[in-house]
Amino acid sequence: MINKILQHYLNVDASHEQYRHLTILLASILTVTVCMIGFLGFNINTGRYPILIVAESVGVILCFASLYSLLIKKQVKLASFMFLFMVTGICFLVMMFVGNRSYSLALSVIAPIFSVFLLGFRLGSLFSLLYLIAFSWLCISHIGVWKEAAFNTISFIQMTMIYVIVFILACFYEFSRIASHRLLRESNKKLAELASTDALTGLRNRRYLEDILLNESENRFFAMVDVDDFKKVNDQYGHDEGDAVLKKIAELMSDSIGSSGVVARWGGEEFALLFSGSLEENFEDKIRAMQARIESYDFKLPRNITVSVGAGIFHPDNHKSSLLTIDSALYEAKSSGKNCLKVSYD
Ligand SMILES: Nc1nc2c(ncn2[C@@H]2O[C@H](COP(=O)(O)OP(=O)(O)OP(=O)(O)O)[C@@H](O)[C@H]2O)c(=O)[nH]1
Repeated sequence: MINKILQHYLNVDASHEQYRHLTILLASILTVTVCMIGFLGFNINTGRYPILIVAESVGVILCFASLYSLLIKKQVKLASFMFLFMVTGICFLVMMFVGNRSYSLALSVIAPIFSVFLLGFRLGSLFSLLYLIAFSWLCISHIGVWKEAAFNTISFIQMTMIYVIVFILACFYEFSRIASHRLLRESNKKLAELASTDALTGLRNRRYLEDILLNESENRFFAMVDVDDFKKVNDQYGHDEGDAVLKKIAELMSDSIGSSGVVARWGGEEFALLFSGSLEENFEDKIRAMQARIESYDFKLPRNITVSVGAGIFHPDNHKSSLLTIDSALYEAKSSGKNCLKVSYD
């Protein structure tokens, strides 16, 4: 219900940064409003403390005023302050006029919990400290004046009410803590996904592939793919067209390689393929099929798009020199007319 009210009036859902504060505030106002109406009814019925009838009437009005400033005026701070002053103020008045009869002094425990929850750590602690000073003054000035407290039905109702309020706040705190953790986990997952994905092509990026290579323990077949004369595509048909070509090439490469390995964008118009199977497999045929697929694809441009590929074995214990060897194979493919595959088995 709290979620629905927040969504309806404040357009706030679980991902909002103030969600936790708002749920606690709204739940507290609603709970205290019901308690306050109950106490007002009780005091009107018994007629014992006319001053409390006035204070609780003011309290009920302030509860509605807090609700109004929160949901209609959308003034969260004002609602928090108004509500906190009202709750702790009424509790203080009750302690003042009822004294230690009916275990009323236990109402003081509400102050630190509400103040820290509603005003935050710093302001809440300050408010709580001032409240403690006022409470201490009240108690010390009545030592020897207040008589012993009898435990009766009213005491029991009062203690139960305090217990329920503290319990509800503790539950809200725990629920919202779990919700915040869930949101944090989800956003960390999204961030990790973004950090390892190339924004243009949607392929894995170089960082992702480098991580795999660094943790690799076996020799793997690795290939570097470079789009031929890509600068001309950009120069002749524009950068947007160039981007579209890169995206399509990424798609064709992923389709061709499938589950045989990882396709990543290495940077610019360069891609990389890390094959996962054993070195006995015929990866060269797979790469040639991929090249043929790209060459025959209709990019709707007046020129053909082709890719050159340099490939070789990636040795995990010789990381840098493996990549240099594969890069040299790519260079050889480029210098021997492009649109071909050169493999170095060094
Ligand atoms: N549209 C587009 N162009 C890019 C992107 N990244 C790099 N480029 C361009 O890719 C081109 C690469 O040019 P070169 O390194 O000269 O290579 P090339 O023209 O493909 O020539 P060869 O490699 O010898 O075949 C440059 O014009 C870059 O601006 C990108 O994300 N989008």
